[in-house]
Amino acid sequence: MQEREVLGELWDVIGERAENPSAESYVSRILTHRKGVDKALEKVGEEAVEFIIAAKNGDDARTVSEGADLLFHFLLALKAANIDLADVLAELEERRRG
Ligand SMILES: N=c1c2ncn([C@@H]3O[C@H](COP(=O)(O)OP(=O)(O)OP(=O)(O)O)[C@@H](O)[C@H]3O)c2ncn1[C@@H]1O[C@H](COP(=O)(O)O)[C@@H](O)[C@H]1O
Repeated sequence: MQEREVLGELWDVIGERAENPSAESYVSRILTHRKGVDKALEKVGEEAVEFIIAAKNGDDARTVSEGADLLFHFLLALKAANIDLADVLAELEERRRG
């Protein structure tokens, strides 16, 4: 699967969980947390630190794994903050075009 498809599919699943929360869903648990958006933001912070440590240690497998955790929780934080992934991607595209 292409990178953009993976991101798009995951973003769609996060959107579905936001619309139809369920107790078994990790995404739902974060998005309906009593701390509100702060919970997703905390997770981004934690995962960013874990990613930095893995990369600094030159542990490639762990860097990939922590990178995935970071990207996933970044998407959750965007959703929790009511920001559309498309707007972030459009901003990057605008910068790329210069
Ligand atoms: N990509 C992920 C993904 N990556 C990580 N995680 C979860 O994120 C959590 C990571 O938290 P930590 O590493 O900090 O471990 P933890 O101590 O259990 O976390 P906390 O107790 O602090 O919440 C774990 O519970 C993982 O299961 C994910 N959970 C879900 N997804 C995707 O989201 C989709 C929907 O998931 P559900 O909402 O659970 O159906 C799944 O099909 C996946 O594609």
